[in-house]
Amino acid sequence: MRVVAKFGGTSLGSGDRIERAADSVANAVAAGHEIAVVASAMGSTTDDLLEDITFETNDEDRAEIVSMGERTSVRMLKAALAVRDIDAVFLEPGHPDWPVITNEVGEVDIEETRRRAAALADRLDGVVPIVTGFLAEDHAGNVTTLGRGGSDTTAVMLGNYMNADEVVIVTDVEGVMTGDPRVVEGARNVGRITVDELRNLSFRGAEVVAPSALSYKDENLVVRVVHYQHGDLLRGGTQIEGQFESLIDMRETPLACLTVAGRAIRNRPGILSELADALREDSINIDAVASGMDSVTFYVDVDVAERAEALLHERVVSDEALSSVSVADPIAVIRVTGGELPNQSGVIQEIISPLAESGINIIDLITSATSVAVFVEWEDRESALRIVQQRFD
Ligand SMILES: Nc1ncnc2c1ncn2[C@@H]1O[C@H](COP(=O)(O)OP(=O)(O)O)[C@@H](O)[C@H]1O
Ligand SMILES: N[C@@H](CC(=O)OP(=O)(O)O)C(=O)O
Repeated sequence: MRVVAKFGGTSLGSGDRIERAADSVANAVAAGHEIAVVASAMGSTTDDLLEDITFETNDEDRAEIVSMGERTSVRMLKAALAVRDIDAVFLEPGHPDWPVITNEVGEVDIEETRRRAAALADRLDGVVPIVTGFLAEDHAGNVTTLGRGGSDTTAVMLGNYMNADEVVIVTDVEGVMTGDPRVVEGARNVGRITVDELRNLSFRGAEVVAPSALSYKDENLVVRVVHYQHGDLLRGGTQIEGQFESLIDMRETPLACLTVAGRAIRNRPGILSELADALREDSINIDAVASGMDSVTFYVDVDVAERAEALLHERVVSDEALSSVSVADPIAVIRVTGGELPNQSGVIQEIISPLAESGINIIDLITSATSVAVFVEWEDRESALRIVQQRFD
């Protein structure tokens, strides 16, 4: 069997755990399986590195710094496998055989990654590649990342493109549990779960598998979550079933909508950036922006709404062309991305018509090349989510 085994930060959190990880890989190799390993940064290394970047950096430097977590892990695992007589090589961005490539907009270059992953699969005979999870390389050879939790994505993506039989996500829980065992008492392994169910859980905070990873799962690829203590990569845990079709993401926490009205908005260059700049001064993240003829609307986290309102108000009173700022909350946003979304004519209509038929008021609709974001009242979020999900079932 061909297996991609991903060791999460928790399963590589100490020397002992690295030894266990190496033992489990060595056992699987001894049993005659072809194994490729994906390694995360040890323990909380990524968080620690990010926390220590207290100074201004550009994206390239940031990615280089943060990459050191995974780069260390693959060296650790390679050394631990070498003493077990396993022929292993580590792959990191910059290596000639490196597989994961991102494009100009930071997304996975599927065609190139698929090609490189297939080449990697062809070299599996007798050698265990240990790939840095989470990291990628752009066309110019710079290090990029796949976003937090990105090692799961590396693993499921490579599993798919390397034509593996199984992807095993090794972590510090028995599998996908009935609740977060760090929070609830008596959580137990669900045994089997569909991609769609898990997608909902992972969007709402179950970190056990990163939601972006699930988009790479196809019907034939077995994905399993197992505890690092088992020692046996190929049994137990939770099996994730089914196939990813499209990605529907509901933001976990409510948004506030701040609308600035003013005659100048339609014809004064730079007004949007002036207003956004006011929010940036206080590091307020803008989740989305919608602009009209006489108004512009910013969506920000509800927790920072008061601060945002005060900052925008300062601009309103100092600028004659702006008349007023108003706030509405709480607001939910449902985003549909991925799949064949951009290629389907009429898809927006198909998303919003059933919402209107159910009496759900759409506060805003923001579309981009690859996504549709529907903003609704917070209390309508569950029914709106169900309705949007039905479209993609
Ligand atoms: N429903 C759930 N089932 C299992 N684990 C969960 C669930 N919800 C949240 N978790 C948390 O996910 C954690 C595993 O994810 P993470 O810390 O990212 O692991 P890793 O470092 O192995 O990637 C568990 O320790 C657990 O606290
Ligand atoms: N180390 C990266 C990638 C990752 O997936 O980590 P983990 O497997 O520990 O969730 C992060 O912390 O985001």
